[in-house]
Amino acid sequence: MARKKIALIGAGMIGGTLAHLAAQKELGDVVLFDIAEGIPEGKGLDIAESSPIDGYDSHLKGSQDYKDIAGADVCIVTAGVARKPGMSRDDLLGINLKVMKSVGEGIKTHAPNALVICITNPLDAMVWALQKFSGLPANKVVGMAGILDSARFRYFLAEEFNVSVESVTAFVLGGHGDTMVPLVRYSTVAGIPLPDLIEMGWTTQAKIDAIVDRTRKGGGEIVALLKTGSAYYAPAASAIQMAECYLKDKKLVVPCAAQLSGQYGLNDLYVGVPIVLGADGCERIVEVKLNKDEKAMFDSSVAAVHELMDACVKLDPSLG
Ligand SMILES: NC(=O)c1ccc[n+]([C@@H]2O[C@H](COP(=O)([O-])OP(=O)(O)OC[C@H]3O[C@@H](n4cnc5c(N)ncnc54)[C@H](O)[C@@H]3O)[C@@H](O)[C@H]2O)c1
Ligand SMILES: O=C(O)C[C@H](O)C(=O)O
Repeated sequence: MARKKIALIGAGMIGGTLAHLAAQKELGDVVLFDIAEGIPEGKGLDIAESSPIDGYDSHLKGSQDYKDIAGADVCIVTAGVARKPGMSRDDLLGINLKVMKSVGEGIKTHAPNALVICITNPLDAMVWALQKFSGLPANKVVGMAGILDSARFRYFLAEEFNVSVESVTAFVLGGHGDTMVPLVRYSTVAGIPLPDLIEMGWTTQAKIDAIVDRTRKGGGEIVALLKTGSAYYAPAASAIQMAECYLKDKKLVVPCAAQLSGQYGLNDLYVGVPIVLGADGCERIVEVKLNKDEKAMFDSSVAAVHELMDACVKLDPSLG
């Protein structure tokens, strides 16, 4: 069986990390596409030169020509700009919307059968625009954010309880901004929900509230530390989990930005919800039962996403 093909649109900090992980895991051959000359070629060659040491077979190619992504099974999009300290993700909208237009056209022409995983921020509005610009079916265009936000939540909880990260499950829903909704009731240690762990004296409500707040601001915490850009190791690991899940038809239930068509009473919008991710892409959207407070938080997160979509339509009326 021929190897699968993974196209990485954007070969910056996340793109390079994605290429390394995809090659190491032998998910397939990798094409790094970027408008910056030399960067995708250099990163591809550097990673390929590590393959004899680590023992993996994957062909890596750098390119400035969309023809090289032809027939890709998966396209992971990080093209655009990242924020720096003092900026919000929303400040990236103007520049990155134009980038999504050219990327959407490139994918539509050369890789129309791929699963497209968008990472570029502001995530929910960018994946929504990318789906429209590419014209690919909505089940084949998904956004990565919820796995990352949930991983941050899980990591902070594992630290608090001094248990393995593998024993902690957590779900973060909503838009990928400060209004995201870490679901405390649905987050567990070995199946025991956090409210029960508070009752058992393992932690306090105040500590969980602080962890929820830190999770919401997790991206900004890394930006403030790095100063030159934003997180890339955990974002890349999250997108690789999605790509692997699709290629192996694993049907993991993971939070991703997916297009809603009636679920949660919403239509024609992308927002973070649990989905079943398998060989058909987004195979099912899971409608979690939310209580009054959770619903209010979800609604305010959705309102923030709608505002960004309106801003996109103002900039590019073809999206209206
Ligand atoms: N969804 C998430 O959870 C999440 C997490 C981290 C970062 N991000 C976002 O991902 C994006 C990429 O982050 P990064 O750290 O890799 O940034 P980066 O600046 O290191 O890389 C971006 C790359 O995109 C390239 N690029 C710009 N315009 C392009 C175009 N038209 N076509 C092809 N390539 C183009 C640049 O040359 C650059 O190499 C940012 O928007 C960032 O905010 C999202
Ligand atoms: O915070 C950012 O700007 C990047 C990304 O969205 C993140 O959450 O790490």
